[in-house]
Amino acid sequence: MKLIRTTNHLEMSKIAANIILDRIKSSSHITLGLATGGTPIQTYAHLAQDYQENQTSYQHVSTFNLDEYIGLPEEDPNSYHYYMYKHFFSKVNLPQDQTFIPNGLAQDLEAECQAYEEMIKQHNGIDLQLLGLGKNGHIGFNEPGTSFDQHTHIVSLTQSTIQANARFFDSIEHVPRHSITMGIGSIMESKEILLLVSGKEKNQALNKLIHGQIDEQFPASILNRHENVTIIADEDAIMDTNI
Ligand SMILES: O=P(O)(O)OC[C@H]1O[C@](O)(CO)[C@@H](O)[C@@H]1O
Repeated sequence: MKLIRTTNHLEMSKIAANIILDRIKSSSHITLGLATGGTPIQTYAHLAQDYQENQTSYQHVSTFNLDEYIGLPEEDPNSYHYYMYKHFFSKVNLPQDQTFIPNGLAQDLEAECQAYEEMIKQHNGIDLQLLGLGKNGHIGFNEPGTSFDQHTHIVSLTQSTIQANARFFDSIEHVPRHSITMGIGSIMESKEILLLVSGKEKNQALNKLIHGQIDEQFPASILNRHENVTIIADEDAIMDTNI
């Protein structure tokens, strides 16, 4: 894994956005895997700013989001549909029918998972996958203990993730308990992975990712087996680690 050290969150975000822009500009068609959470918000803001200044076209881009909560309608401000529209989709010329996010309100959630995975295959897989890192090592919503072979599936969120994400909701009781997520298997099939790690609370997770064993109890550890991963980490995340 390649590590890019940055002095702060803003620099991390600019570098990530520039890598994404480089891949978009150098492809005739590209499929991006997208993440939500607090970490990539500024990355999307830079992409939005670039669009305003340079009109970089997204007509040839398709996107697949990692995950969505089960039970939240698209218009709920905490749904990842809402998040993506707010931070990114409404800011660039990405055709709506080229954006894919799991439907957490599907009648048949198992069928939804299979259809999502099939759609990724029809797009020849993900070219560039953007990831954040959970404090417990989760990637997407793949919690500790998830099989490395899993593809898109339904998960019960751990208490640690529910607590971490409660900051976005009115109260912890409102955080959904389940989600649909691309699996570790789906993520590992991406051709290139960009992992963003920011903030002191990610110290231990980053240290474990770089120095720990590959272990299903720490989902992100599997990234050590992928041949094209770049970690972009800010100084707060690196501080107090042995990196
Ligand atoms: O960027 P954050 O908010 O720290 O979250 C880290 C990861 O956790 C998730 O929000 C899921 O809980 C992912 O979407 C994200 O990549």
